[in-house]
Amino acid sequence: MHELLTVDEMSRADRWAIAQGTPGLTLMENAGRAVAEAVTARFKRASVAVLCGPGNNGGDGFVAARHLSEAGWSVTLYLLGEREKLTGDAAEMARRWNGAIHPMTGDAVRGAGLIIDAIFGAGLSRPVEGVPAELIQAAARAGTPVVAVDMPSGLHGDTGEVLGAAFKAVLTVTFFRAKPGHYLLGGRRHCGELLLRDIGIGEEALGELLPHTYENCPSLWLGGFPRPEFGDHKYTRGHGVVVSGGMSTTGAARLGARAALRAGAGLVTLASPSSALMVNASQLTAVMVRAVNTPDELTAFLEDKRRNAVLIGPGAGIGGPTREKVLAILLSGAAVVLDADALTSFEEVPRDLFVAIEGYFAGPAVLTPHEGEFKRLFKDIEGSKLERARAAARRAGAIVVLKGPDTVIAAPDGRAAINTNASPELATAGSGDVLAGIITGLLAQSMAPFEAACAAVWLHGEAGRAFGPGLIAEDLPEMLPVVLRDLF
Ligand SMILES: NC(=O)C1=CN([C@@H]2O[C@H](COP(=O)(O)OP(=O)(O)OC[C@H]3O[C@@H](n4cnc5c(N)ncnc54)[C@H](O)[C@@H]3O)[C@@H](O)[C@H]2O)[C@@H](O)CC1
Ligand SMILES: [K+]
Repeated sequence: MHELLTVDEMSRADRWAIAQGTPGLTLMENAGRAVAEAVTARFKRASVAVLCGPGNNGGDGFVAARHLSEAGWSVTLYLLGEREKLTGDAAEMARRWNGAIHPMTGDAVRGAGLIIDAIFGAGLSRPVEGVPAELIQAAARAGTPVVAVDMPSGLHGDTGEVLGAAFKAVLTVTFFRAKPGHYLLGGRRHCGELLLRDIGIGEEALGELLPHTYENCPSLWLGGFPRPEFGDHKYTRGHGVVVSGGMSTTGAARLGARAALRAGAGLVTLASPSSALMVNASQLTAVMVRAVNTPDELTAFLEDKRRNAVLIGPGAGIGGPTREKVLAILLSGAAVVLDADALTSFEEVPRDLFVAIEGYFAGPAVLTPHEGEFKRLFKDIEGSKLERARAAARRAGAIVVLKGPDTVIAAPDGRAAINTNASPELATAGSGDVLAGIITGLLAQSMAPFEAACAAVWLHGEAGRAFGPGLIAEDLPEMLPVVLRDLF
């Protein structure tokens, strides 16, 4: 499992390892050596400027400097602040460094072929300014490659937010587990390649910390991923329903329906207004189409409990009729995916939606807003993308998929995953409709909703990557067989 640790959890993991008998000095030695090894493995020998801060991140820097120097590299070390103020393990590692310790000034990186950034890591507590900020600018201007120890200085480990200024690293070496800030968008832009290195903290530390943030990887959900078994028939694989918009806005629902079928639902029916029946029918083959006009007709249609997962929103239209259909679906007990117009329709009355989701008869609900839709529904929720998705999931009592290049999937119980495999090609019209359809297809197969949402986001990302340039939304469902074949 790819757990992500907050800054606080990571420092508890360090303390746990120390309490279990691994000295802090050993952890620091391992961390610094891992950085030096990563550098020698990836870069041609160059003159290195090692920038050390006043805390333990700087301590790692002293160790890396020693190992690089022993390997024959030309190393110049700069310290922010006074050597006498170093304490604990960092002070000891400074004693073990035989070279000179230069005061860190604005021209510390001039002429360097490579920079090791060990100024601030997990202990960053305020915006970066003064000499470190000047060096961040100087490195960017000169285009000198930067290797960051743990986090690029200036980046917050929990939020991926840049405080003041931050190095743009080509490589970041972090320890034990990655942090949310490495993967949230701001952070990802600054980390470059991310290397995870073991420094001697036992996996059992996780049993103490019980982290609940993850990188979205198959290990998180593969165990619950539905696979057809011998003896299955189409009804045992679930029946997805996608609510179509009117005559001129039917394409989005068809994309969702196709994706739900490709994701493995046994049957998928498009619930279409009569006026759009011909348009839909003429373009569908494996997906079925039925005339369903009003909220009451939708209720009647969903009385057949085999129709167990419903998608509404793509092309649905904004307003009262869509709201009423959403409420009808929630009363039916089917699992529901609410996307696009189904979310915006509740802009003025979000409480009505959340109350209905919490309703006695309601099945699991997955909300798939992009940033704009999110703001309409959760106006007052602020913080990092991770914090916002989590808060929204708790408020709505639903799985929230907050979409973007760093899509976050959050559950009301606090679990959250950050997705890391999205390709920029996914930013294309209809891509979100396909994602909502994949979730629907997995829910129809009774996959648990958090896992279904995570799996769908990952499959969607892989499908985009597998297709590559020139991608349009129609290609995504057709890539699913390739992606699924690789997965199994
Ligand atoms: N035992 C441990 O805790 C281990 C820690 N390790 C390293 O230690 C790091 C965390 O060490 P620390 O908790 O000492 O924190 P840092 O070394 O990241 O930074 C803390 C120091 O920086 C100062 N500071 C923070 N933000 C500042 C700003 N914007 N401007 C000026 N000064 C600022 C603080 O006052 C403090 O002196 C990790 O990132 C990792 O690199 C590793 O050595 C592994 C073992
Ligand atoms: K750093």
